[in-house]
Amino acid sequence: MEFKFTKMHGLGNDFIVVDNRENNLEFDDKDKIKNICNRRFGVGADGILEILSIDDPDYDFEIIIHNSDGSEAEMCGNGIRCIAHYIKEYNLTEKMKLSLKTKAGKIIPEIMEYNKDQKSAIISVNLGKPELKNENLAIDLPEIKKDSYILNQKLLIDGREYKFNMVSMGNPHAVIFFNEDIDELNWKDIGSKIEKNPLFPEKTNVEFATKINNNKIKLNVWERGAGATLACGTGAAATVVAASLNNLVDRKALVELPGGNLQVEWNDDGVYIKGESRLVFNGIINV
Ligand SMILES: N[C@@H](CCC[C@H](N)C(=O)O)C(=O)O
Repeated sequence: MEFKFTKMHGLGNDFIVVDNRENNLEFDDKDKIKNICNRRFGVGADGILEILSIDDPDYDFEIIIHNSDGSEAEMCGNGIRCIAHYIKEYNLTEKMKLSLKTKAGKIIPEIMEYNKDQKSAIISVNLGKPELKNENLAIDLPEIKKDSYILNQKLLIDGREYKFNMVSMGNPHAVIFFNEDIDELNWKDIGSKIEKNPLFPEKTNVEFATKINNNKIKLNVWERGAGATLACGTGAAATVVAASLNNLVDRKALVELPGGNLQVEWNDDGVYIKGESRLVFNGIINV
């Protein structure tokens, strides 16, 4: 198949955005997705985002999210920021606040700033309310009731015990807090082992976080289906939720990721992330 795409990123978390409203391109072949996302043999990206039309007055568009390993994700915070920027850039609608259907439900991004010349935008996204249930966890701990928080559960990897906090932002996150410098940890190796641990039958994203102060967290993310990325929107949101429930930070905090900073605020409406998205280039690929 041959198709047009736009390469975009949110703090270095990069995506191939495809307007699939009319083309009916099929992204159901995992190997094809892996090849397109491969950084040497393909375009290179953490994932592919499809924009689809939807016949429902509640939504403007439907979004399908593919990880670079070919798996499908329910949600992607930075991806949604890129999608909102793309929709503005190519005038798919006049609206500055959008209603998008994802596998995780309705997501509402808002274009706060837009600079066509710089190919840049600041997008805020309400990711909805976090879920702190244990439905995705393959354990039945007597001390945890079905609807209770999954905070500070224990996991043993290579002889070291890790306390993780399970937070769903539509997709699963195991958030771990450290006192030491997270860059000094062998976090990519630990992350890939936790991602595939049988405790998480649907696999999980893994957050390595450390508190800088009451309003700032440093974060590295090992993403399910994509590996180490430069930023993760839902990961940053899940981390602020877990950190504030553990009384580490306030509900409004800056998350410092390898690719840049994301502002996160958890209020009664849901968890908001706000940061820059960039359009990098347009291309045509033949796969
Ligand atoms: N980078 C994303 C999350 C993408 C999906 C994730 N890998 C998963 O499988 O859940 C973000 O910005 O949220």
